[in-house]
Amino acid sequence: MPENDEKSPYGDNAEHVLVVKGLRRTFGAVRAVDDVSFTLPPGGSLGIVGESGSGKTTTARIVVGLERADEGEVHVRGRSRTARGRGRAHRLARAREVQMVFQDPLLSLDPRTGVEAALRETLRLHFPDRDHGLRIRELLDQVGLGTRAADALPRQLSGGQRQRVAIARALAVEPAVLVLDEAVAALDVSVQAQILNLLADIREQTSIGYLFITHDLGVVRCVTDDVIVMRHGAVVEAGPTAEVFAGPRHPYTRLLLESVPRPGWDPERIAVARRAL
Ligand SMILES: Nc1ncnc2c1ncn2[C@@H]1O[C@H](COP(=O)(O)OP(=O)(O)OP(=O)(O)O)[C@@H](O)[C@H]1O
Repeated sequence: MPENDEKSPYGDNAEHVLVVKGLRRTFGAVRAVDDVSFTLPPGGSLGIVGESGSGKTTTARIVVGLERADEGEVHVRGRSRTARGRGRAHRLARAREVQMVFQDPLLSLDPRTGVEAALRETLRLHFPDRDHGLRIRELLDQVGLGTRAADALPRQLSGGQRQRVAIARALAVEPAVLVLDEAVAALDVSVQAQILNLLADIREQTSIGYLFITHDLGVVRCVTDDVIVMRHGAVVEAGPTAEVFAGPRHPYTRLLLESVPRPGWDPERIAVARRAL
């Protein structure tokens, strides 16, 4: 473990894989993230919902380490991620803790690198001494990609297959937390369902915690245990997904739920209903 990491106030055997406390981030006059706190147990799944600009992505980027917080703490497996890293080993160790899957895997996958080669590259970087052949087969199997896909370049794969590759690459480093930022938003509904089922299977097999960033309440209902609702950077409601959906307490949550057409939200209806808030 990196020696310059502070000990977490939550202890070594932290009950949660992820603890986020009091995050704040402003961009000029915009309070993108305003005192956001939440926890994620091992194998748990937390949805962060809110309309565009509510601060979901900035929160996720802070958790991953792509964005810095002005204030607040992020702890993974009981260790602080707030301390700035010294050196390559520290950066790699931090990267292994939290992995992110984006909406468009074409942007995160190297267009010139085949599936197997991409996985091998990641494994070599993080686990130089291991047998990569065996692990690559395991990973392809885990995400339901056949050996035929192993040599394919990203553009030769379907959107769903590409997302499977992105998930396999994230799993390769054995993260504690997987952040999925609108990870199924660009897929057809039937392919969305396949990927969500795959993620549910992986969650059953591992203790990875999921952080689902999405504007799609249908996705949240399907794949999360808990949900937080964000508005203007702040958390307006939080709780078990089933309870929040069955009996939303905050008017904004009620509004969002009432505005749900299938399968996502209708921004126009939200805008009309917001004016009534
Ligand atoms: N790098 C940045 N510079 C300036 N403003 C930013 C930056 N990143 C985010 N913001 C602003 O912070 C607020 C929150 O943005 P954020 O992307 O986190 O929201 P979001 O809920 O993820 O929205 P979306 O669903 O559209 O991605 C917005 O007002 C956005 O314009």
